[in-house]
Amino acid sequence: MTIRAIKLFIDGTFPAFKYDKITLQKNLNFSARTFSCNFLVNQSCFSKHCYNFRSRERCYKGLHIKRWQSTLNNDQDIDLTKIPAEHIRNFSIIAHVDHGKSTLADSLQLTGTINKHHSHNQVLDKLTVERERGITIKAQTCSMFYKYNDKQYLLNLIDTPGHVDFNYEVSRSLAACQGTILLVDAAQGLQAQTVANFWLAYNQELSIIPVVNKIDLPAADTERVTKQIQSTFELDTANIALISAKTGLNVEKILPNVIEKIPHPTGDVNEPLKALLFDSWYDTYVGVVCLMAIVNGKLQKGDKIVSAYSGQKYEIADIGIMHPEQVPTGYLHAGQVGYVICNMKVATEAHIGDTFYHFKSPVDPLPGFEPAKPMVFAGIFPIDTNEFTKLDESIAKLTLNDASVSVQKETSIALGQGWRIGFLGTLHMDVFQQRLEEEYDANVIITQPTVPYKIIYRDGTSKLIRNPSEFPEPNEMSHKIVELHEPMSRRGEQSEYNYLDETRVIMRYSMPLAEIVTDFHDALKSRSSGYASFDYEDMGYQQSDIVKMNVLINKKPVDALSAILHRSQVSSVGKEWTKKLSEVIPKQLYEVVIQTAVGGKVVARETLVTQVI
Ligand SMILES: Nc1nc2c(ncn2[C@@H]2O[C@H](COP(=O)(O)OP(=O)(O)OP(=O)(O)O)[C@@H](O)[C@H]2O)c(=O)[nH]1
Repeated sequence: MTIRAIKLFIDGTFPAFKYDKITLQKNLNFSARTFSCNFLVNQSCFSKHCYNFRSRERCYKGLHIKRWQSTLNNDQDIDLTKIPAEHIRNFSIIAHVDHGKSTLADSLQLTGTINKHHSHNQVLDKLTVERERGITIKAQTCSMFYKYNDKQYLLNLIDTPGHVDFNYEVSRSLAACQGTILLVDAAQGLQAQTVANFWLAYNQELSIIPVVNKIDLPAADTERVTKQIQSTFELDTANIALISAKTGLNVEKILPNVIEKIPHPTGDVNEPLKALLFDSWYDTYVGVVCLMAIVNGKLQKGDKIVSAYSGQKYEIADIGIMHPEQVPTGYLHAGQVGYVICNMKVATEAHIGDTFYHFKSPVDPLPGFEPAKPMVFAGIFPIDTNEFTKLDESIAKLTLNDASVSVQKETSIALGQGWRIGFLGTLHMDVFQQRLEEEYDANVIITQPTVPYKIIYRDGTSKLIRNPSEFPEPNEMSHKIVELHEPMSRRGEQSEYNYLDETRVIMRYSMPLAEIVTDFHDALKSRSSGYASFDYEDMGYQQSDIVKMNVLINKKPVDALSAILHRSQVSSVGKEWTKKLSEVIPKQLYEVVIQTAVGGKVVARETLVTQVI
């Protein structure tokens, strides 16, 4: 791509900078406290790179445009064939949420492009929601060119998602790497996801480089945290990098470490093509963009490829590297990582972890693939039923970009027409709701989330139910059904205590997933004054005594309020719900009876007495 002009616009109107002569627009007078800046490259807007700056100074300094200018300038020189596999490193950063992955990724990207630590606006976190919530949801990758000992290296950094709901995506991103940086906050020390992510990387036999971040914080205790890393993971901490990703302190030590300690990819360019799809997103103009790691062989524009999972055939329309924007190269060779655009129309065709091979040259798929498995289901209904069509379109647009969401239409007697949507976890659900409300201006009611339960029938068949309305009626139970099972999370039957040091303990429990999707996280945080963190993993289904609890208003069940519960919880939850409803339902001119019941048996009752006028 030849760069003719890059412009930075502030609030969509003022050309503040120009590429050829970086000029500063003076006398700008803004009353707003935030500015939105758009980058225009060759007159087209890189909408993904609109920034909200909190201070005018940051716009003025032109830090971002300098960075993009320098990155884009290099594009003309890219010739991947000149970089042998020995000079490639594919690595990621793993950490507990908020320990600074994205900040470090940005910092490294600067090192790898202009060798200066100018700015730390998180360019790898692209979605607005991600930036607002400060979390990385989709893994993003970025290729950097870096000179070390007079040799040119291609360093592919894969930024992994940081929340427990996205563990599978983390594991597939790690499958595209040979090594990883294990980043730990110097004040917080090891947290649940530090440990969980370490094991994901360890089990994939990656080289793990521990790094202590946030050493600029007054509460930083690098000695204690280094000891924790050494004793818990048995990693060599003799020359551990102690950094501040935010200020840039010691960040320059990291890339040389990556080159020295992480092995280069070992794929064979002469073998048949084997490519791992580890991330994807939807682009309105070109359809689905996939990120792939080429394990063996080479992939070129015009090639025909096949998905090992679906058998679907595609033709490569564009291929290149993320630098950090898409830069076409026309090919990718074994060991390289980059973007691939083929004729994939919807995000659900891109299965994370899928293997691709050349048409008529099938290979064994790479291990570890699992189709996306939503584990938390909730009903979504428009508050105003006239908004159904608009909401339908908004949900369709949002799911275009998120293959892990499952959507089914649902009708509720109480709430009308809506959707039953499956998410990877509760954070995933919160983000989806936030995006619907903020990006699509939707007003929705979300029902109590539920996990998928399994019904085992007498004839040996089974069925997963994701909605309380599908729960069998009491008369069906004895004839047809033998057992009810619920999904469990966490490994191990009994709790495990393992002291990391005098102040920190790891506890492991096996518990029903349904417990986690309610207020587990909030309760854990509040009871531990914010100190405890948690992570979970699926451990399959287990038989359980579960029942459906109905809410009845004047003896009529309100379908949207039904819930599936363990029998032992029915009494307490039933009482709690009737009480809550009696507080929120306005008094009427007639008596209102609120009941919770299992089958024909009433569990709790509240009566709203007639309003006296
Ligand atoms: N003081 C200090 N703050 C830092 C440092 N590195 C990151 N932070 C701050 O820590 C917070 C979290 O940083 P992120 O980079 O978003 O963390 P993350 O691990 O990418 O989080 P997820 O995207 O949610 O996975 C932000 O407010 C950063 O500014 C550091 O070295 N020092």
